[in-house]
Amino acid sequence: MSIPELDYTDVLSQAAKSTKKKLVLLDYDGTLTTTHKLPEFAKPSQTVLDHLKTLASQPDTYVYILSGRGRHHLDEWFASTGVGLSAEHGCFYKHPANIHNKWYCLVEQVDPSWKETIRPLFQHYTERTPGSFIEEKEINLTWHYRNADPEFGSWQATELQVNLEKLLSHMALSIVLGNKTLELRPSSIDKSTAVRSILKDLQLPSLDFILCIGDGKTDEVVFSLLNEIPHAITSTVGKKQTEAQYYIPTVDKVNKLVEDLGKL
Ligand SMILES: O=P(O)(O)OC[C@H]1O[C@H](O[C@H]2O[C@H](CO)[C@@H](O)[C@H](O)[C@H]2O)[C@H](O)[C@@H](O)[C@@H]1O
Repeated sequence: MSIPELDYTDVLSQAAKSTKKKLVLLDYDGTLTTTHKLPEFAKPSQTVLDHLKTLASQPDTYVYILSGRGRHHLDEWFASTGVGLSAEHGCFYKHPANIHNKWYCLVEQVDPSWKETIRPLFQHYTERTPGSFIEEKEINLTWHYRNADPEFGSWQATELQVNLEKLLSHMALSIVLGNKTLELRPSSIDKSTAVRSILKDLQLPSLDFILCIGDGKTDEVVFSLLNEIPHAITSTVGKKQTEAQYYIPTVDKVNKLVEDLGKL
């Protein structure tokens, strides 16, 4: 089923009418920035940072970046903006700087020993797939194959997934198939876990404007959660099969909306 394009005028008018708190939840890669060959190349531009900072400094406005990236990475890039952050697909979150500059960990039992079992398998596939590499985060482990031969990379990812499924039958881990990545994270956590905590901490009844934009599979659980809230607006980036109510055609248009919301 095709979904309509997000009507900016309508979003801006709903935000302008808000008399309570406004919540803006934004994915990072593929939403505020286009895709790059390596994760560190996708650094936000000063313009993107300025727009986020301006929006986050509006009264009663709470802006969060919900990312699969590690928290140290997000801290380094977004500290100047004051926005709230969620790292590693919901494993960690922190509120905007003007509330409480402290990270919360939502993974109850972090037993890092699983990485010792999985790492050799990731290394094996890295060695036989030229251009691929492993990104090791505090909790999650990601195998990147964007820079491998496209056909061979996808084939290897499928094979790795099959081998992981056999290994994971007795482990509380889930495979996340991302944008040219295969990632392992604790099964009990996804981005909606962090959003539930944020909604609880901000007190959902005191919010009368909620906007969530994301482009990937890991954002879909957040759309499903927020679609239960009557006034929440959910949008993916680019036309695709999605739980979101709307789509925004491009990353540039997402950034323009962030800029315009900051001017209200
Ligand atoms: O939840 P997100 O903010 O969308 O983060 C998802 C993953 O983003 C990064 O990988 C993706 O972007 C890279 C840079 O453009 C690209 O090279 C890679 O192929 C993409 O999958 C990040 O490196 C991962 O840790 C995140 O999980």
